[in-house]
Amino acid sequence: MGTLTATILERIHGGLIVSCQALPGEPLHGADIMARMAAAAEEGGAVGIRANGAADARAIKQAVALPVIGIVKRDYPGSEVYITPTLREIDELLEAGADMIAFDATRQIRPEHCTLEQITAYLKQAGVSSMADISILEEAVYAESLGVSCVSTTLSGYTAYSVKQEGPDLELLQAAAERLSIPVIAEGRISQPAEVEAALDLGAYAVVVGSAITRPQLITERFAAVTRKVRMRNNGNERPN
Ligand SMILES: CC(=O)N[C@H](C=O)[C@@H](O)[C@H](O)[C@H](O)COP(=O)(O)O
Repeated sequence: MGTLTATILERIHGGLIVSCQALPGEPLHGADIMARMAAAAEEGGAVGIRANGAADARAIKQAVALPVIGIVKRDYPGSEVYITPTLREIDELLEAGADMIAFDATRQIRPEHCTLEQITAYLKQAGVSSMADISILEEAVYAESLGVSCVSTTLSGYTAYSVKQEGPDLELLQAAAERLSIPVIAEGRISQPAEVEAALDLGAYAVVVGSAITRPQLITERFAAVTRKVRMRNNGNERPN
């Protein structure tokens, strides 16, 4: 492991990484807004930021002193892989100065005939730290064998063959943490502080939280759903005079 990777891993160890992402069409989309979101996360005690797109990664790098884990989400026709799918997205993130690059490390078909092995070799050659986003244990084991810096449970529930559940996949996290020698990050559907604690207790090296902190439209929905439920309950209880 290079000293750069060791330093980044040391900085995020045991801490909270906040994923600051708003896609085109989301109310908070825009690099300037994501940079402010990242500054707020830093103020709140985050140890790292996960960001989507070169423009956001660049703006966030300027706004905070934290390591930035960059991804580029890009849809290619006919491919299920959308998180940093090809070498092109890696180049964009390298240019933006991302400290670590995360990518889909599943064995699904990638666009442009690109392979997972090419992606990991390219990252290694570039000397940049890497985070393999996995959905099942086998993918974590294979990613480790390809020499990635760490793995993250990001894609559990988002591939056709992984378990679908409402909360985080703590089982996968624990199994991967027990099996692998590299750091395993907990990511995906963590929405309560107690789940952060559970993940760390089960061996998570660090924990990524996104939507529950940085997607206010989804946070609002959770509260608004309660008001609808109560309204329905009260209406149901109303007796005709
Ligand atoms: C599956 C996928 O595309 N995950 C993306 C990966 O970067 C993001 O949309 C998530 O927000 C991130 O993983 C954090 O997860 P959550 O928002 O559930 O805390």
